[in-house]
Amino acid sequence: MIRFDRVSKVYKRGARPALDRVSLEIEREEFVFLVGASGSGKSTFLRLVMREEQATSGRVYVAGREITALSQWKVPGLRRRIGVVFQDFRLLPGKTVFENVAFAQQVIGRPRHTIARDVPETLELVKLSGKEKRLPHELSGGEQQRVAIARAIVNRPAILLADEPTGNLDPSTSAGIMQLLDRINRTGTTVVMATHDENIVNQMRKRVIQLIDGEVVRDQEYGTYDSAEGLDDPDVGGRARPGGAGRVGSIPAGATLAETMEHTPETEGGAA
Ligand SMILES: Nc1ncnc2c1ncn2[C@@H]1O[C@H](COP(=O)(O)OP(=O)(O)OP(=O)(O)O)[C@@H](O)[C@H]1O
Repeated sequence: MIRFDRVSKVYKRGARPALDRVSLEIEREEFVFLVGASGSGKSTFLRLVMREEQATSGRVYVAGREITALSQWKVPGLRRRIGVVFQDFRLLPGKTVFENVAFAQQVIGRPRHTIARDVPETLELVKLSGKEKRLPHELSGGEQQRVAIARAIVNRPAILLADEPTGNLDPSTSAGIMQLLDRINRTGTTVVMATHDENIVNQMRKRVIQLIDGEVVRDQEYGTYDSAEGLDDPDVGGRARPGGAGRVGSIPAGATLAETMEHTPETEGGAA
């Protein structure tokens, strides 16, 4: 679904590459965490997938197409296959919940009857039914992120990219968002999430790709992440995929999110 073939990105001539000869493949329907410290290249990776930035060298393939060579007029077609969620939600403040989600369909010319069907269905999926008429400032942070997720998936993209989607949320609200992303992944959407939140990564037990200074230093199935780990750690630098680590704490490898987050409330209270 996504393939990087020796991809480098240099923003300014002479500067250290933001991504340095990255080669990897993400299969259809995978859920992948992209982890690493601030500045390690996570957002750059996501921007290259969206063709918001172009690679300096190497090739990027998305949904079977080499997008490094894609003409500019074909970029909107690529973007329709990709939903994106950000840390700061990026909702339109003057539009209601319904209108924010509907807008994603209007801009690509979906007919009114399709919008009338898809928006309520998607709001139901993200558990926001009944809040259609609220404005973003009348919602909690977790609810605003749910609207942003609804907007990202309403056109049924093949890929969902999430850049620190829980960065502004407390742990229990974050757990609800992770449950939602997991559910979306299980319906067949490939999910790539950039984060430096090791608790979330370690609870989810998904594939983990770790970047340090633009280089992939670890790619591990059912992986874990220790943000304090440095390059001197003998474990870093290994290519543990496939296979992967066994356990973290008391969570068994392969436990479902429902098992690991059994007591997490689905939605948090506190909406204005
Ligand atoms: N538009 C830009 N122009 C110049 N340099 C950039 C630009 N965007 C990113 N960089 C640089 O590229 C490197 C990687 O940045 P990137 O934003 O991809 O990292 P990140 O892992 O997403 O970090 P964060 O977690 O802070 O968002 C950094 O050194 C950053 O300063």
